[in-house]
Amino acid sequence: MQHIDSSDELPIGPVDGQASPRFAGLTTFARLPRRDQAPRHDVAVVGVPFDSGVTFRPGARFGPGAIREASRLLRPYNPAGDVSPFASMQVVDAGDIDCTPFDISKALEQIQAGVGDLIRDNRRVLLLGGDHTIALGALRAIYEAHGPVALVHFDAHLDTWGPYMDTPVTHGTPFRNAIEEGLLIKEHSAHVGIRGPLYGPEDLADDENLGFSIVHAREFHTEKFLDIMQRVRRRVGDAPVYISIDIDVLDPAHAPGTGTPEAGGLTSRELLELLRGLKGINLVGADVVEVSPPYDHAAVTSVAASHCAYDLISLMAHVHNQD
Ligand SMILES: N=C(N)NCCCC(=O)O
Ligand SMILES: [Zn+2]
Ligand SMILES: [Zn+2]
Repeated sequence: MQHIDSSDELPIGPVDGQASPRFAGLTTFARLPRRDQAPRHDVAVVGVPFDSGVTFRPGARFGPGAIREASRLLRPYNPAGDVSPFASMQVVDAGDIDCTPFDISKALEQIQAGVGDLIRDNRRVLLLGGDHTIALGALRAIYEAHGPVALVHFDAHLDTWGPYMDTPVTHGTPFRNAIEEGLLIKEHSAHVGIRGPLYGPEDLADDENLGFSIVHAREFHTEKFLDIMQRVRRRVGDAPVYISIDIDVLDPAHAPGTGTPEAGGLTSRELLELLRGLKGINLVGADVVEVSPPYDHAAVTSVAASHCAYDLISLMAHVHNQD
């Protein structure tokens, strides 16, 4: 049982695993308090169980539940960044945003409104997807609060394609939509981990014309890891940043439970280290998307996603502690 004293100034942390076994109790992200159990929040983790934008395998609507379940094992201290992310700021689980599975535009409005509510007064948000379409709803809300932001987009896919079967917004289009709507600072935005077959060479040319830079997955073989890390860090500079992690940036060996898997991807160690290399950036929001539990095995993918989420919150703690 969580004992909550609203007069307490200190953040309410996760349920203590010494007092209540980590596999017991109702599931919130990292066993954190629900939003209604804390007097305030600095960071809200929120599920977005939407997967009506997928072009191949479905199932990401079950992602938030699986990531929360995997996150029970997270411990309070992150040695990689020497930070206890739940100790210096109030992190809460805000539950799921109710969004219709039957209408993509309407779902995006619901996501934008839900995220907008959570980030009022400079609060930060972490979305658990859901397919990649949801990033557009989040970016619309982030734009309302901060103006255009830098995007660091980890993905096998560009997600800057045009309409699919005359539908302009799907999980293959969110960052084209975001650029066209003026939500991103192009010169500070990058894709990382891109690989796999495309529809044609024009996909890359179109992406470049939209203004993105790319770290291709194969460069992890030919370039020094630290150089790649610095390249990404330099690209974002001092801009407010949104990080979007499509779990399919990982090799299918590290993330089998996803809808559009591509061979030749990053290891989970590489991805986590890249995140840690961004320590100090002004991270205003983030998402982890495309976890599809029906295709997962032994929670491999949801464990990886829960650790990405934990390192994203750790990045938020670094900047929160400087504020
Ligand atoms: N955002 C993700 N995961 N996938 C987009 C793939 C779109 C396509 O295969 O055309
Ligand atoms: Zn992808
Ligand atoms: Zn994607």
